This record gives sequence, C-alpha cells and structure tokens, in this order.
Amino acid sequence: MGWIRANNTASAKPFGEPEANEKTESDAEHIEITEDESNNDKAYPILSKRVPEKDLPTIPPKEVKEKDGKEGRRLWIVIDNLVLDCTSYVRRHPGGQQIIQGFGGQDCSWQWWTFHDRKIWNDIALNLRVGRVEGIENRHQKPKAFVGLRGFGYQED
Ligand code: HEM
Repeated sequence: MGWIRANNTASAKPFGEPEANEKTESDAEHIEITEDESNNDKAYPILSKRVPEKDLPTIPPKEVKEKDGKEGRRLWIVIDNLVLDCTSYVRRHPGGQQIIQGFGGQDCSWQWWTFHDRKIWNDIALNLRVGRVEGIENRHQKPKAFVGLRGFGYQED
C-alpha cells in the first residue's frame, strides 16, 4: 500500500497543528489517497490521525447531512460522532461502494462496528476524519443481541 498524501496543510492550520497533514510512516501503511483523488474539501479537509479528537472542528449537523456523495457533493459518514470523508475511499472499499453511499451524510456507527474491527478503525478510518458532530441519528435501530433460545421454544428443565 502507499501513502496518505494530503496537500492541504495550509487549510488545516486553523485547527492548531500546522504539520497535521504531513504524511508519516504510520499513516502511510494502509491507505493511499493520491493528490488528485484527495481533492480535499477546503472547509473541512481530512486531518491526520495525529490530530487529537478534541482538536477536530465541530461541524453543524445540517452540513453533515448535506454531504451525501450525490451530484458531486462529498461523501461523509458518521461513526461515534466522528465525521469521516469517504469521497475517495469509497472506490476502494472492499465491501463495495454502494453500502457506504447508502449512509452518505448519516450515522452508521453500529453497522460499521458490525463489519469492522479496531484495527481497521485505527489503520484506515482514523485517516479519514474531518470533524466531529452531535445529533446525527442512525436511521436504523440496532437489532437486539441474540441472548438466548427461550424465544424459540427452548425449555429449561
Ligand atoms: C470509513 C469507512 C469504511 C472503511 C475504512 C471500511 C473498511 C473496510 C475494510 C478494510 C473491509 C475489509 C475487511 C476484511 O477484509 O476483513 C471492509 C469490508 C466491509 N465493509 Fe467497510 N469500511 C467502511 C465503511 C463501511 C460502511 C459504512 C459499511 C456499511 C455498514 C461497511 C460495510 C462493509 C462490509 C459489509 C464489508 C464486507 C465484510 C465481509 O466481507 O466480511 N463498510 N470495509
């Protein structure tokens, strides 16, 4: 795999870490965003995973909901109140493009953690953060965990 290459250092400055978007060895291992593809959003560029969560910009929910990836708009998803820009990543998603597109501008926290582990979070998702948001609801209720057989007629004796 290659580099995360972000050329938007200047636009990242307001968030307090001038070198925030410099590539590093650890960033480099698992995600490749070429100069052309990154086409970073000027208002909300993708920030390095070295930027602490508390220093991410807070994005109004209205703006997040607009980023549905349609008609040239950026494709953002929300996981655990973090906003991830999947505009470029979606094309290389091993689970297919459609599933991410279906969550554009929306929360998909529990669905995400159903299919991915902490390593994928650390290696890839953390390299896609653009900010934080409060108040974006998941449109699907999380199914209750399957806790026993009683409901299916199992009888204890
Ligand atoms: C930041 C966004 C995302 C990243 C970085 C990401 C990353 C990945 C990776 C690395 C895999 C391969 C996993 C493996 O081979 O073990 C994968 C598979 C998959 N992802 Fe994602 N994904 C993202 C978003 C989503 C979303 C929003 C969904 C929908 C809920 C989703 C659903 C899936 C599914 C269904 C698979 C296939 C799982 C399987 O074959 O067992 N992903 N994803």
